Amino acid sequence: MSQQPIQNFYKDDVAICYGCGKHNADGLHIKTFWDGEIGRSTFTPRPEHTAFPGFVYGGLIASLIDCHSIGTAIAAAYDAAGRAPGTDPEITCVTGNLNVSYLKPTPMGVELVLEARIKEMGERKIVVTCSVYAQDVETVRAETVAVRVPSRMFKKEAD
Ligand SMILES: CCCCCCCCCC(=O)SCCNC(=O)CCNC(=O)[C@H](O)C(C)(C)COP(=O)(O)OP(=O)(O)OC[C@H]1O[C@@H](n2cnc3c(N)ncnc32)[C@H](O)[C@@H]1OP(=O)(O)O
Repeated sequence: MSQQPIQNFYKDDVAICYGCGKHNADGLHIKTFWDGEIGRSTFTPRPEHTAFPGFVYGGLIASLIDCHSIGTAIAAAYDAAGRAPGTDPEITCVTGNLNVSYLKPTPMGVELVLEARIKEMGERKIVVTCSVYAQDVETVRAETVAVRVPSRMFKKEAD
């Protein structure tokens, strides 16, 4: 298991994503730990993340899956290239498609565990599956298409 989340290696000038940017003070600060096979993340929803009494808002869960799956894709792509995360040339991805199945209501008040795996590693397209567990019960399952893009896409001056 990597000691540092992949998000620590995102360049400072672009690390402002609401979901996973370390420089977004109001963000969720989602962290992805990649062990070469599985990307793992944990998150404990706060009271404002409620959908209906006692259960987590699905949009929040989609956000967790989104950034964790993109983080898993980026970490796995560095691995596939035989390079350490954060080395140049930088590997960056955006979400092309996010498909979420809510299998059961997800309870508030417990830590959620996310496990993501690479289903397909292409030159540009990386397909990631992700399950969300609450107290060992899988409540949500998703598939994300991450698309590799040039890192200049994240910088305003590239417009
Ligand atoms: C280091 C910093 C990292 C920060 C991480 C932040 C994570 C945040 C996660 C997000 O929320 S990102 C924000 C939400 N996403 C976007 O705003 C993306 C908007 N869409 C686009 O910019 C373009 O449509 C996109 C880059 C996704 C694709 O455009 P391209 O013209 O580059 O794609 P192209 O047609 O060349 O297709 C490349 C591959 O991706 C596949 N693909 C492209 N768009 C797809 C799509 N929408 N759904 C499924 N697959 C898609 C396509 O089939 C193809 O697969 P193959 O290589 O296998 O042939």
